[in-house]
Amino acid sequence: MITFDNVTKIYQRGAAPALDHCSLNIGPGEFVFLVGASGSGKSTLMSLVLREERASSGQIHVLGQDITKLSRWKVPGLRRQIGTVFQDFKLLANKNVFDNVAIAPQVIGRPRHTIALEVPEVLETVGLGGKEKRMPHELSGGEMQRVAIARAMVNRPKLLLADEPTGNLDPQTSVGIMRLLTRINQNGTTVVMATHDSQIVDQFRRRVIELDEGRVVRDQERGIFGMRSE
Ligand SMILES: Nc1ncnc2c1ncn2[C@@H]1O[C@H](COP(=O)(O)OP(=O)(O)OP(=O)(O)O)[C@@H](O)[C@H]1O
Repeated sequence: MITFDNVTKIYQRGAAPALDHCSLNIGPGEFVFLVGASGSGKSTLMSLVLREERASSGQIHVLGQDITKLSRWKVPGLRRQIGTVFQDFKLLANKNVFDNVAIAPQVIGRPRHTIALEVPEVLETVGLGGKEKRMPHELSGGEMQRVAIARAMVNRPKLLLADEPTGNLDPQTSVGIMRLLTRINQNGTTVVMATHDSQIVDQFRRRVIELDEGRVVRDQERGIFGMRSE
């Protein structure tokens, strides 16, 4: 699903690499927590998977394609197969819940009648049934994140990247969001989640990949957040 082979990313000449000879392999159906101090390279890794950034050296395979060689016109096709969820939700403030989710299938040209069926279905799945007409400012943080997850899910991506999805949420709401991501994963979507949330990582016990200064320093099945408490 994702393979990094000796990947280095240097943003500016002379600066320390954001990723430094990084190798990892994430298979289909896995749920992976990506942890590490601020600046360790987690967001860079995700940007490379989405081809928002290009590797300085090394090879990256995503969904069976060598994306280091992927021509520019094929990048939108790659991104359409990947759902993304961020800490700041990234909802469109002037669009209601339905329209915020409907954007994803609209972009890939799904017919309007299919969208009219699929969007309420996915909103039901994330626990927002009946809230289609609400505007983002009428939602709680947890509800906003559910809208963002619904938008990420609606095209049934094989891969979901979540960058600090619980970063702005209280612990109880975070657990609700995690249950949702777990359910999405159980339905076959590979989930990679970058997080600083030690409670969540320790509670959900999944594979943990830890980065430090751009290098993979730990890769552990059913891991915990930090090495300290081992
Ligand atoms: N667009 C950019 N231009 C230059 N340097 C960058 C850029 N993006 C990230 N960096 C640098 O690359 C390194 C890794 O940053 P990155 O954002 O990947 O870390 P992170 O682990 O996601 O951090 P955080 O947990 O704070 O989000 C840092 O030193 C950062 O300053």
